[in-house]
Amino acid sequence: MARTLNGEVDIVIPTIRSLNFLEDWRPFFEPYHLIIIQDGDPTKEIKVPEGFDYELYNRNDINRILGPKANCISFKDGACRCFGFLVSKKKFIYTIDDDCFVAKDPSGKEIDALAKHLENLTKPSTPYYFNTLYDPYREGADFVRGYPFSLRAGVPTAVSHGLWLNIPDYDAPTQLVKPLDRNTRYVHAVLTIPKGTLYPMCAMNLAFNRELIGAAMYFGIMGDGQPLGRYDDMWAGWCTKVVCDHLGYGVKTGLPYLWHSKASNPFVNLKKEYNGLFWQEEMIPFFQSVILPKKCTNAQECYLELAKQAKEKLGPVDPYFNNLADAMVTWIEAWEEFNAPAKVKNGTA
Ligand SMILES: O=c1ccn([C@@H]2O[C@H](COP(=O)(O)OP(=O)(O)O[C@H]3O[C@@H](CO)[C@H](O)[C@H]3O)[C@@H](O)[C@H]2O)c(=O)[nH]1
Ligand SMILES: [Mn+2]
Repeated sequence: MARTLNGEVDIVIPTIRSLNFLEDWRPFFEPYHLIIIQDGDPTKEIKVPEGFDYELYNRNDINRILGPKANCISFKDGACRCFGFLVSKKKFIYTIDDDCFVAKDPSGKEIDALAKHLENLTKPSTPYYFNTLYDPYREGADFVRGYPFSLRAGVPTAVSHGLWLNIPDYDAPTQLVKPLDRNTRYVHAVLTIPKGTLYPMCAMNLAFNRELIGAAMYFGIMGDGQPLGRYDDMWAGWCTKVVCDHLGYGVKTGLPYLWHSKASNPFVNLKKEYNGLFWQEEMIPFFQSVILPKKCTNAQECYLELAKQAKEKLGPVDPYFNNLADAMVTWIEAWEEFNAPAKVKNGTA
């Protein structure tokens, strides 16, 4: 499966560290194109291991390419990765952090995470009715008795959210009280997250169909100069889930696993997350009550409507949300610039 799709996939990596982790992924990633977003000091030279096909952007490149719209791309936060989603021309994106390595399944076999994501994304989802044997499209499984035949075709899958062995994706307070917690539990399952249910999306091991949902996969303004960090993937997860629910697309979570090796500093994380720990009590009810109008028929239209509603409902919580809503609009302007349909000249594109 993976080999046949390699012209349709970009791998996006945000980094403030080293790219040595790519050695571990070489057999799996070498056939693909990498888009690397170098965060922090743009004068620092980073080394991409030999043999990988890649493009690399630092902050100066982002400023030059986007001009005044560059202010919608975060600096000093993993949220900068969404610049890669913007400039990609591929159908599928896989994004991974630079401290993630190849995990092994319980039989000891190395997991080709990208291949599994592509399988998840190219098979339908079932958001309207839960299958108690989980993924009905998996070999050796099917829809159970009582599953309506009218729903067995499923819907297109827009997002595949993979998990992590070793260091779990905890918030800072949980990291502080459970510093030794390690995830050793391999659950052999892929689930469609039901329509109307939100989830905490983590960008460490995430794939999506850029054509279906890319415009809504915006990681917000976080980090440098902002009162919030580390809510980049949460925000994008809530936005994409409500847009998928509205447009009739599916979101899956579960397999594949990778190995997350490095716990980020919980004290530093607490500083970054602090406001978010309060604001999430307002943000989540907002997303739970969002209703997108019928006239919104694609991800861009839904996203602009979401920006409008976020300003109205979350602006009173803190002025930050007015700026975030403005940045969401700028993001869509940039998205439309980069993803304009090819101009037709004399009948040929
Ligand atoms: O200023 C920064 C900080 C980090 N990065 C790159 O982003 C990813 C994730 O960073 P890190 O491993 O430090 O963070 P975790 O706490 O382990 O990861 C979770 O936090 C999420 C929210 O930001 C993230 O998606 C989760 O996976 C690494 O590649 C860093 O190099 C950066 O570019 N700029
Ligand atoms: Mn990490």
